[in-house]
Amino acid sequence: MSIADGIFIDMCKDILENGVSTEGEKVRPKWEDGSDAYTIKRFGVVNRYDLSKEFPALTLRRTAIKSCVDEMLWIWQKKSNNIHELNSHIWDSWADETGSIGKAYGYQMAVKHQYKEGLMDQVDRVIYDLKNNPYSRRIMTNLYVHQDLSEMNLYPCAYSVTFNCTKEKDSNQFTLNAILNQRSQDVLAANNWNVCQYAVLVHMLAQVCDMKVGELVHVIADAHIYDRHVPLIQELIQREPMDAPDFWLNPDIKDFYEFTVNDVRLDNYQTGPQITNIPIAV
Ligand SMILES: Nc1nc(=O)c2c([nH]1)NC[C@@H]1CN(c3ccc(C(=O)N[C@@H](CCC(=O)O)C(=O)O)cc3)CN21
Ligand SMILES: O=c1ccn([C@H]2C[C@H](O)[C@@H](COP(=O)(O)O)O2)c(=O)[nH]1
Repeated sequence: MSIADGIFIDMCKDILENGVSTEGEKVRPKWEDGSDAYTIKRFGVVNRYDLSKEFPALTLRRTAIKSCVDEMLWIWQKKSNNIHELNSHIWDSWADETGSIGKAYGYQMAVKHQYKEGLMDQVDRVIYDLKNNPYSRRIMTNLYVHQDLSEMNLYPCAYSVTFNCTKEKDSNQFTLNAILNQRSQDVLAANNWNVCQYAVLVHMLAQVCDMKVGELVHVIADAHIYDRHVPLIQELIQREPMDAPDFWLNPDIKDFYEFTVNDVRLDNYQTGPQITNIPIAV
């Protein structure tokens, strides 16, 4: 059984058993029919994934690895905020008539900042430090830019990553670890989606910086199950988990900007049946 399935099942049980409902309160998101989208929420969920042990894809149902990597590269590599450069339709509801989601996600990654070492964007700053200063405790990105929030169509949810390198005893290679900070998480639609995205990112950065992969720690401030997702989650966590898939990343790629979705694959990825047409609160 995959470890990621166990973590997911425990988190869902914890939210359902110990979480609190927002029913009847003032909430922002709405369902397609205009009614309020309430949640059962749990504050302060922390999940740890040891990427050296397995790739943390859920087997209870299939995570669309190509689409989620495509979105991660859209933000981290293309540094785009336009849905016309995204191959899925997951952001359509938040885009304007030009396809822009405003000054969110990729827009912030493309902004160049003046550092002592030169003019760089946040992604290049991370790669620079991993290669030149791996013991730095200052390697992090931040998309939650208050001065631009009024021009974002949705505030960033997975808003910050802190990278930290360790060296195991008797090893001459660094291990790359990361903490993903998330302020808000739609557990059914996007929990494993976000986990797989950042697991792939850690694998990619480790490969181009000649490091091993270590832990991904996912810190979630508000982990919630939407009211219309509760029966779907209840059924999902009754399923029998399977073994984790094998993760393949094209070993020939040594430049982060050369990765494409075709350089990532999950082999032997067995899963339970897909839950189709999950309603998304907007
Ligand atoms: N309520 C809500 N939940 C989210 O997860 C979410 C938002 N809003 N707003 C912005 C983005 C868009 N995200 C989304 C939106 C839809 C899916 C979704 O429909 N997922 C399907 C598969 C999609 C595919 O195969 O391409 C799924 O089965 O999980 C996932 C993430 C994550 N974010
Ligand atoms: O990567 C993502 C992006 C969005 N979400 C979810 C979390 C919430 O359910 C909504 C955003 O609503 P807010 O009211 O702004 O919190 O989108 C996610 O889980 N992962």
